Amino acid sequence: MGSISGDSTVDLDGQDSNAHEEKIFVAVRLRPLNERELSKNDVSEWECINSTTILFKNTLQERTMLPTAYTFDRVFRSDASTKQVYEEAAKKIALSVLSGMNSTIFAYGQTSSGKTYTMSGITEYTIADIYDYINMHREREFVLKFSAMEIYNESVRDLLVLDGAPLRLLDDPEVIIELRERTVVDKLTEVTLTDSNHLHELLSVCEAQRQIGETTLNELSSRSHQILRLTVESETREYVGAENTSTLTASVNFVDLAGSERASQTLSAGTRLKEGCHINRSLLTLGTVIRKLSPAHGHLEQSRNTLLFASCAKQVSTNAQVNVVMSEKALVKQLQKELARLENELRSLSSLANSCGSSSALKEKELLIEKMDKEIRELTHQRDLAQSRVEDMLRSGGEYQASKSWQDRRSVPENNEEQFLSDDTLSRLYIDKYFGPDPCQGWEKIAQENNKNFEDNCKEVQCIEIDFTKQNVISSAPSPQKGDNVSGKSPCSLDNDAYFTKRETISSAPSPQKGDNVSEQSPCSSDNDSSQPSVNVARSQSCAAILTTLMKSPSSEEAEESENTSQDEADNQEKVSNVEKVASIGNLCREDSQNSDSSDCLNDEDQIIMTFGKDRTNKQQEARVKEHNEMIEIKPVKQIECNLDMGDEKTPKKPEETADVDSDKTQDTKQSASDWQAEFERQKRKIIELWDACHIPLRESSRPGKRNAEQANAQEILCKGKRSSIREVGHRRKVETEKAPTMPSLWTDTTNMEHMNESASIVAKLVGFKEPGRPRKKCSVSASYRQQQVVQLETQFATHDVIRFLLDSV
Ligand SMILES: Nc1ncnc2c1ncn2[C@@H]1O[C@H](COP(=O)(O)OP(=O)(O)OP(=O)(O)O)[C@@H](O)[C@H]1O
Repeated sequence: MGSISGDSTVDLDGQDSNAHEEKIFVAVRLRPLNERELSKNDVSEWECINSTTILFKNTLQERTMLPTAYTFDRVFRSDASTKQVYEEAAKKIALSVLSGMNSTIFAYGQTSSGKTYTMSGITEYTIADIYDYINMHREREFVLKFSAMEIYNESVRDLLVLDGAPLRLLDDPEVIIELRERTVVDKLTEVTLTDSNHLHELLSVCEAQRQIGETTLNELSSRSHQILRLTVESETREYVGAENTSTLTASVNFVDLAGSERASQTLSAGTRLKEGCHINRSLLTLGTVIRKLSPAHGHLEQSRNTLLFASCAKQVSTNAQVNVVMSEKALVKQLQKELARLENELRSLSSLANSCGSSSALKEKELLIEKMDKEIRELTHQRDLAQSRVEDMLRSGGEYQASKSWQDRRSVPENNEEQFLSDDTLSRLYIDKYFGPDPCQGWEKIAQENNKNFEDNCKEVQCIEIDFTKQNVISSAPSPQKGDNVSGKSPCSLDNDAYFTKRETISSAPSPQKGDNVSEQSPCSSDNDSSQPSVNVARSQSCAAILTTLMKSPSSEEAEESENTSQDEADNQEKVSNVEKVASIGNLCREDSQNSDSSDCLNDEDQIIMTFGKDRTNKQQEARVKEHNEMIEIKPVKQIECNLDMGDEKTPKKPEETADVDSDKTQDTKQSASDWQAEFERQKRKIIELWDACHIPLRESSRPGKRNAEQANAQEILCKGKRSSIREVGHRRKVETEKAPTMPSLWTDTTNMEHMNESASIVAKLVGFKEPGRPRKKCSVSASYRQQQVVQLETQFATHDVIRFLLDSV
């Protein structure tokens, strides 16, 4: 017989504070020989030599290797009563149920060894003792429940139900938790006992219900394993219904195993044999379990097997705990506490998971940030590169735009250039369109480009017609047509001597149409119109007419054909000589230099046409024009020079009168040569004044006008550039020569020609201008520096031209 239980105290938390490991209590009881055995003169081979040891007598002198003495927790001789067995081996364990500890008392042994006999006695004593305990502990309220089942042929049956169907074994975790049992027999009847008698009645039912069969060894052999369960619930009566009260709940199981048997011994067959098989199989399994749980053999052999089983069971350790069943309120509280604990664990797990997740996310973000940083660096690099390109483009674009803007205004197709030179209307439109209403700007631009070819230009007969105007009359005033001038209305076209002596008055008043201009409008009248407040500057109509007309002049062609080469060369030399002379002394060819009216006209500031240069013959003039045209073809605009025609526009002459007039003019020109110098000086002063009046930046004076902000700004920049350039040049010269005089004031008095000439000379020297009739002086500064300064100064076209003009006139 074995029992499993434990002693402990109980706390409300359901935790057995005194739970401890213990072994299965194993006791051995010897049954006395029954009548049948006594009849056969069987003898007992076992002898309890003390309360714990049983000895194999081995009267048969069997040679066996099995041990001869067994020691258990308790051994009972055959004369020991069931009461003694109960008291000494089972009571303590059985009554542990009262203290809330589960316990099981089971009997293991061969058939007819007295298991049922003993277990029945122990159950009765236990019940009795329990009720005695209940009766002794009135302070507590006890509830006893009883259930009974058997395992017959591997089927579970409810012994409290008549002819009940086999029951199922449940291992549902929820049910297990709810019932606090490891294995639940489904629908097993559990009867709450009212008293001990009630239990006894039930025990009677169970005995009646149990499968009992007759065998050769036992008339009332139990053919099943019987399990009687008595559950005891108890709580202190005083706290019944209270929140924190608890209930002790425990069960004590009384297991009467079917006895192992040998079929040869029991001579069983049929059902008994089958039952025996199931019994042996189950017991074998139990034995295996015991052996597994422990580190641990007819009649003799079976007894040995039982002892061996017991020995093994003896070594099985158990850990009994008190089962505490709390009240609902206490259970709720405990469950709440448990829930809080689980929630904390869940939060911990969530936090850990989040931590892991956060770590992963952080890593991803770091990678993303790193990638973005790389992209930013690349984009920054690209941006800087693009910015640099944009700046370069802007710089070049600004230059391009400036030049393009200027070119757009300035550039005219070459054929247009010819038209410009030959078509007065186009020329005016050209000036108006490309030079703008501000004559300074247009003139400055022309001069700027002209400066680039300054040296060459000095040798060329250049023509520019300047129309100073404040009212932009030119642009609006219809101009004589090209054909009119070519056809003979231009005095220049017919004037062999005064190649550039054609002076044509351009009035701000509506100009007559071709023919009219020549035949009806008197330049003098226009020139004398002092009411005209404007000073018009425009490309010379006459000059353009001359250039184009001469190329097509039949007279010139005939003259060219009639001259031989030598004569041409001579004429050319003479031409060059004349040009140089003109360039050097600034002779003014004036169509009507002898005409006092023209002088009067020259005094008029309204319109002035200036002409430099002089040819004396048609051939020379023609060659000159040809040369000039070639020059213009190459540098059509750049070579435009100031051609100041001081003469008045006479009333247009008829073609037939032209030859005579030309002849007279030539003679007159020769005769008035002596007066040129004086006239030139006067005109020069006038021009200077006009420049100054037109705010051509001879000096830093302001002139009210209609310049827009852009023009004013440009003008200011140019003036600053001029000052800085002059200062820079002066400074460099001073540094390099250490002998440079103090820079005098320049361009401060436009009425003082001596001062103006001096200013021009100084600036010319500074920038290395070629003086008339001399090769360009070599500067003491480096070529690059000089070039730089020249370029800077040359951008100051107005000053540039003044210098050139003055130098040319010196
Ligand atoms: N200690 C004992 N003193 C007097 N008689 C006993 C004792 N033990 C058993 N007996 C008697 O022995 C016979 C068999 O007993 P029991 O039925 O209890 O054996 P068993 O182990 O349960 O057998 P089975 O396994 O076949 O059910 C019964 O008649 C019983 O009265």
